[in-house]
Amino acid sequence: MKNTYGSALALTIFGESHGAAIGAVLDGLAAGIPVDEEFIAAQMEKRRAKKGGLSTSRIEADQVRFLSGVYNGRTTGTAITMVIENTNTRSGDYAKTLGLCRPGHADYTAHVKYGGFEDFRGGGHFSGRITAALCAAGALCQSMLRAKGIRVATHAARIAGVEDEAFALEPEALNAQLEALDACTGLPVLSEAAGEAMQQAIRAAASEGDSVGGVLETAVTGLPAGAGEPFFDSVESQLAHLLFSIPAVKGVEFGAGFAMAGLRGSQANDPMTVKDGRVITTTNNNGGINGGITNGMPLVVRTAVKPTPSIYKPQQTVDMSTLQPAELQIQGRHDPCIAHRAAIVQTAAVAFGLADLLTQRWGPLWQAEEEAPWNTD
Ligand SMILES: Cc1cc2nc3c(=O)[nH]c(=O)nc-3n(C[C@H](O)[C@H](O)[C@H](O)COP(=O)(O)O)c2cc1C
Ligand SMILES: C=C(O[C@@H]1CC(C(=O)O)=C[C@@H](OP(=O)(O)O)[C@H]1O)C(=O)O
Repeated sequence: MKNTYGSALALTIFGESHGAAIGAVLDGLAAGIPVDEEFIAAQMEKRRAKKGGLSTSRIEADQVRFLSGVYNGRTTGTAITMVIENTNTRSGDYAKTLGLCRPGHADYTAHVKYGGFEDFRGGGHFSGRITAALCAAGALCQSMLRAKGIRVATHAARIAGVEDEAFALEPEALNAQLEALDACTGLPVLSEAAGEAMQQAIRAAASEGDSVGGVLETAVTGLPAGAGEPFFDSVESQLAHLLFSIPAVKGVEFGAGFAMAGLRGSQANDPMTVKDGRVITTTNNNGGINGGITNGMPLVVRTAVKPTPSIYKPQQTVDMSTLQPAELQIQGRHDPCIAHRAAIVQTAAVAFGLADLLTQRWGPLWQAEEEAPWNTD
């Protein structure tokens, strides 16, 4: 029983894939923050399934309805409830394979934990569908951060072995890349050629009844130095907690991440210098974080997203009604790749996590103020 996360802010996620609706309750935002519904809708559109063979054929409108906490286009300071209806469910697909656990999905573990009372239709509460709610809440946080000069965006750094162009080290060039990703309505990549090759690889796997995975990389610019708490609420702890909550994320690394283990200190340390009166580093192997606290350099975090578990090749499983090995042939509608759809979910998770940390550090008033306190103190 744990569907709420956050310290200064609290985000609750609710709903099941085939229930009436899914949604989020976001609490702890100050009064008076502009709620840009157009921006939120644009972020929802990035995750939404579309025709074309790159996503599930369960097409939903994914329209966000605000039930509370917003009046005349601004936050009221009370809990914000956002609801997204489920309108295109096809539960019969799941009735056909009832009791047959999908390998790699949460069917078995949900059954063990909830003793058969879980809503198994469409993966229930374990469905990637629930990430639409996270997207809505994260988009609200993202627009709040943007108003303070903090930009967050994610690209598919790799899908099915195809690599995208790398993020730039130089902040201005990186900012331009983040802006391009924000405006991007197709596959979230920096290189068009890489995007084409990724699409081909996704379709090739799908045509064989299979799926592919990828690596998602997020960068954040404009973050002040000094956000993050020591030890348990370090920036890495907070963001890893949120990123591992996204279904199908199996790895998280910051900056040079696992590659740091193979470097010498002389290669891994980021040399420090001063530019325009500000301490900066000339490399960013630490991904903008030292001692769990932001150092003012761009924050860089990557996740490993596994290939979609529901594939159309016959698979070996267990029939929970007989407790005998059985063969599973999945019938429903599934994503041949999760990574490209989850990119905006990752942006949302990071935006919420940072909004929470900044509120812990500077109190809630920065959210609605014109001038951010970190620019004036
Ligand atoms: C945006 C998104 C879409 C997803 N689509 C599917 C899907 O179509 N079919 C599927 O089996 N899993 C899909 N998943 C992944 C499962 O929800 C996930 O693998 C499952 O809940 C088990 O969790 P775990 O992989 O973290 O262990 C999706 C995940 C996300 C984030
Ligand atoms: C509905 C979405 O994706 C779903 C994620 C999902 C899963 O197991 O995660 C399984 C499928 O659900 P269903 O069998 O009901 O079609 C996907 O379509 C969505 O992302 O909006």
